[in-house]
Amino acid sequence: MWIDLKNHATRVADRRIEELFADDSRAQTYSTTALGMLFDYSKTQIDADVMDTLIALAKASEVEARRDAMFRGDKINETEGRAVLHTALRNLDGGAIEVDGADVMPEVLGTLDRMEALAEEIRAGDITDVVNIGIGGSDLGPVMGVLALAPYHDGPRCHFVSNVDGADIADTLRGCDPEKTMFIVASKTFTTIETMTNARTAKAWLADKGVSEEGRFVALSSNVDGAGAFGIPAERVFGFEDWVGGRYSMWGPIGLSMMIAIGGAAFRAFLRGGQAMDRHFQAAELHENLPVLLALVGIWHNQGMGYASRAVLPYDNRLMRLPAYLQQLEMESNGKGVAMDGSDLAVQSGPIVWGEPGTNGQHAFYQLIHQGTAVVPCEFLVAAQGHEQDLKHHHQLLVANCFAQSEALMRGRTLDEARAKVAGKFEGDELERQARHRVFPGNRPSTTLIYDQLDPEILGKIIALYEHRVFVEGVILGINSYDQWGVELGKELATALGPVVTGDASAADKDGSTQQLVSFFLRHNA
Ligand SMILES: O=P(O)(O)OC[C@H]1O[C@H](O)[C@H](O)[C@@H](O)[C@@H]1O
Repeated sequence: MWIDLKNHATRVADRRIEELFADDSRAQTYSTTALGMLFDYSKTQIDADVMDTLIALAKASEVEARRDAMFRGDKINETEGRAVLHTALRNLDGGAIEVDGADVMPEVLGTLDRMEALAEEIRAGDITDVVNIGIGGSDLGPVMGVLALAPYHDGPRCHFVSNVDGADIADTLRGCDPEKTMFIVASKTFTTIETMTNARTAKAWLADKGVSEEGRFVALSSNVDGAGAFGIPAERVFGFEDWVGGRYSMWGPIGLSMMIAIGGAAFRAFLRGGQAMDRHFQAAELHENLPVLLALVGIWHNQGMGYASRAVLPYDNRLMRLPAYLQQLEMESNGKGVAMDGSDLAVQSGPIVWGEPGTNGQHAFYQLIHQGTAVVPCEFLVAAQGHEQDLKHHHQLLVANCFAQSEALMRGRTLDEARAKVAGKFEGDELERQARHRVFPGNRPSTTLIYDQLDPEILGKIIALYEHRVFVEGVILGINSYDQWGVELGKELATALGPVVTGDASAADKDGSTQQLVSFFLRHNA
């Protein structure tokens, strides 16, 4: 079937996307509306035959059976022998979900209640600044979510320290009052070197300012003993199980900073949005199923057409960190060259994901998207409504720009049109030369996800949509989306280099380049 997809790519190579709109019903056929959002993928080369092949691929890889196995709590993370149940964290009114014969829901809902009690206590108290110390999945979700929901933010200020670069925590703490600051140490394993280093620095900062650390630390972790050893009492530890992957964890304790920012009710609305997407994913037919469609469009562009990257372009400034969040979610999940059974992957692994909010990106890298030689499929996101009622004209301009970009990418500008643009300014060969620089090849694919307004519930739907998209893509590619062995080697080598950069061990066994870097560092590091 992969060969069929490649054959379709060859078949459509010389076709113009805009010509497909000769079919009046194209926009409706190649779009789906569900849960208050419209996903339009009609500005792509996908036609009925391509769709048939994509759906056949999904069926052949048993997406539906794998999906049901995930929701049921089967151990589909086969390399780590774990269930994959981040969906249980948003199963607000759902029934029992069993792992190894025990219902996990009482614990999940109990932890949520405890989180809410603490969040409301903090929101009502004297704390002005909350610093979440975590990295990767223990950082990117709440960072993205707190920014996204700024209009709902009525709790203390939230800061996020992730980098082991001392600049991060130093710059953050500079603006904080030690008497009114609390720290959330967010780490699933409670062993991550960056987080542990920053957490110890936070402790030292309080001690240095003469403030007791009592009541100032909360831990979010599946390693309750590790948190205890760090000095955080069990009643201030919010645990979660190994069936919640780090990059899928913002729905549970890792979302505490977000809950403190927006309050328990708004956080539950976020969970409800995620749960609504779960139900849609479980019930909708494949060709009307939003996560399935997003995955299939991605597979068409990456494994079918051979486009190596995908730009995520939110025309929603508060989704500023969504591309960074998706980089971890997608690339750590599906950036793998080995299939579940240990064989080499038969096709290209998941794409490079990157992006920035519009309209800013337009004034930066869109040049390449429009005229560069590599085709970059673009994924636009935009809200029908902004929150700034007094600034409606801003929102109208924002939306006009978003729609204009997908139109421009598809239509392009021919040489004749470019000549007409410069006629009168230049003549002869110079006119020709100048015109060529103003040609846009067009025929560049994009999709648009438009939703009502970026409120907590819609954010929940969008994030769950992307999670399930990753799952479907992983199943079709034959990947285990839930491990991340590819991050280990660098960690091991960094540990080994620790004593080398302190001058306590020799770099003699290292390659010439590493030796040279160490030597420069030691000479310049006073
Ligand atoms: O939450 P932690 O255990 O501290 O892990 C933080 C992050 O580090 C790891 O290296 C993984 O690549 C991420 O998936 C994880 O989210």
